[in-house]
Amino acid sequence: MQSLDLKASKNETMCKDGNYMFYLLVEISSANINLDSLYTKARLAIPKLNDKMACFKQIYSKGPTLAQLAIAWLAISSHVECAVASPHYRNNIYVIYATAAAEPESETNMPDRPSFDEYKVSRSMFFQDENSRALGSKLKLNERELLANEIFQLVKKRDMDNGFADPRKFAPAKHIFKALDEIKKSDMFYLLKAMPKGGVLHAHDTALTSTDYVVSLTYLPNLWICSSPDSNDVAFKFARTQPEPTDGLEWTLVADQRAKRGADDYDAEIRKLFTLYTPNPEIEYKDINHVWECFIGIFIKITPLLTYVPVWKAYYKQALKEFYEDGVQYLEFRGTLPDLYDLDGKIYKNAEVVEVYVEALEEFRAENPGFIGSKFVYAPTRKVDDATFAEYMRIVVDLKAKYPNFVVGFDIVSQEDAGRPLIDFAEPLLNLPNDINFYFHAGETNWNGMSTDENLIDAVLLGTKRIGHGYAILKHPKVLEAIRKKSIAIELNPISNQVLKLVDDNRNHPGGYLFADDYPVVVSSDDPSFWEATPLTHDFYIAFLGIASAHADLRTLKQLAINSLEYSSLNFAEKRAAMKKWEEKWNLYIEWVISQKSKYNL
Ligand SMILES: O=c1[nH]cnc2c1ncn2[C@@H]1O[C@H](CO)[C@@H](O)[C@H]1O
Repeated sequence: MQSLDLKASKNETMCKDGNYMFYLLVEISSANINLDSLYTKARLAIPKLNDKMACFKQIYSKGPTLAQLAIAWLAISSHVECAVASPHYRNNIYVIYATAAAEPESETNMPDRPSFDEYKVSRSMFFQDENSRALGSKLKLNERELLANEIFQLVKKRDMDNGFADPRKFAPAKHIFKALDEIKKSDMFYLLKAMPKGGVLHAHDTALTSTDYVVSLTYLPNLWICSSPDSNDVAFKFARTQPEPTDGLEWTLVADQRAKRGADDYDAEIRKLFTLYTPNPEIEYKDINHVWECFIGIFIKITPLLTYVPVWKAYYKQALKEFYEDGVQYLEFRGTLPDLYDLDGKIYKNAEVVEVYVEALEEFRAENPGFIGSKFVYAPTRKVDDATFAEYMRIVVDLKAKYPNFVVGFDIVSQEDAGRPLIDFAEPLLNLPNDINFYFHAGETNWNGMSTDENLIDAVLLGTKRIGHGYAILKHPKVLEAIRKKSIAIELNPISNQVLKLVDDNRNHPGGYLFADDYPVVVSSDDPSFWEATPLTHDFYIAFLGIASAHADLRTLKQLAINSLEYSSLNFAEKRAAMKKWEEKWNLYIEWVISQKSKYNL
């Protein structure tokens, strides 16, 4: 005989006639029916099922196992009006639909307190239910992955327990500038760095590579520098001969300055120009507008260094290399397409700039067959007038026609609170052809009910494919509903949100809720160069230890990798090929993790 075991969750709604409609999921396992225990569990699941309820009337059953179910149901349902049992979507799971008469709410009708044993049963069912909703919970790990997962769980538990005992030791709770190295030395970072993490779907053109690489670019010949006497205003330029003075200030060769000052001192100073890193970020950056001012300042300083054609190409290839070495096989990035220049005075615009990307990408792919690829979202600044925006529209249409497989869509960037909202541009955006997708930044703000968080609503109504940041999303339940229904992924950038002063301690990041209820999300890095983080591993570390639940395991990480390809702009065939390339690396990675077992005394 088979036994019935109520593992299940219950759902309950009030019907129009005031009765309750509820359903139970019932799992049939082996061995004997234990009606007593079944009855207790049913009582727990539906406190309203008490002795005053109307009698059982009817039950329908199909097939032999459902006949068993019917017998058991008799025991429970002498208190309900009507019950129907039907097979559910999974083997051995049945749903019992039932209605029960509504009870007047009165003190005498209050259900009894459960016994401690009953309480423990409800508690375990509650946890089971909650865990089954989290990001990654639908994945079933194979035997090898389960072994690897043991190592992840062990390392994670140790870090979580240490942090719980002394929060000062918990890296994800700190400012990233105080934890960069500590994270790099950790066992979890070691495991995450080697992980094939899929793709990065949110990163900006000129904030991709390591700062070391940016400093190394200043060793190239023909680079000139012009700085104000207090050295606060600095500009770079490549030129064969000395450029004309700017505002009365002379240009000097970087090589000469370096020789005069000594390379160590000079490079340390140069480095500071290209990073927000400081040991005391709380003191250095006063508020969100101030940190943004410094942040935009880096983009302004770095642009003429990178827009020299040979550097532009080399920089992008270096970015692909650093991302690939960090376990990223695909990069979908946003860019403003600044004008490029060469030593002969030629200026390269829009499509010519894209051409340099495409050449660099082809070379990189040829050298790295395991790499999936890279695509581009044209994303100029939102701080523009209508005429400039109309020009953007013409540019993106032209780029899409010329590079249909590389240019995938459109976005607008720069500080959302300080720029124009999406609604201002809705009309021209709606006139764009359908093959230009939107990947809007929206809700990168702490405000509630202002134009910036309401960008979330416009992004959804305009048909965005993904949302950049979406930091304010929890304040918009209808946006939450829409992103699930339409599979609009939220691109989370935890470190960016901390450095740019939306959140101090990433345990408070709204992504925690999105992870807990398996919303469509990906984890990205935004501008890793400017906070001296690795291309993706640091953000994965923060997301896994600081934002996801302590219960989140390898399934969560695997789901994030899968999501990053699933929600990319790769077409159907490209996605299939991409998944294959990722899976090859994933399987090797799992074996590598298992081989590290002895390191963790397992
Ligand atoms: O987090 C961000 N939100 C909005 N805009 C950004 C963010 N990070 C970088 N940029 C913008 O991207 C441009 C370079 O592609 C920069 O000008 C910067 O304003």
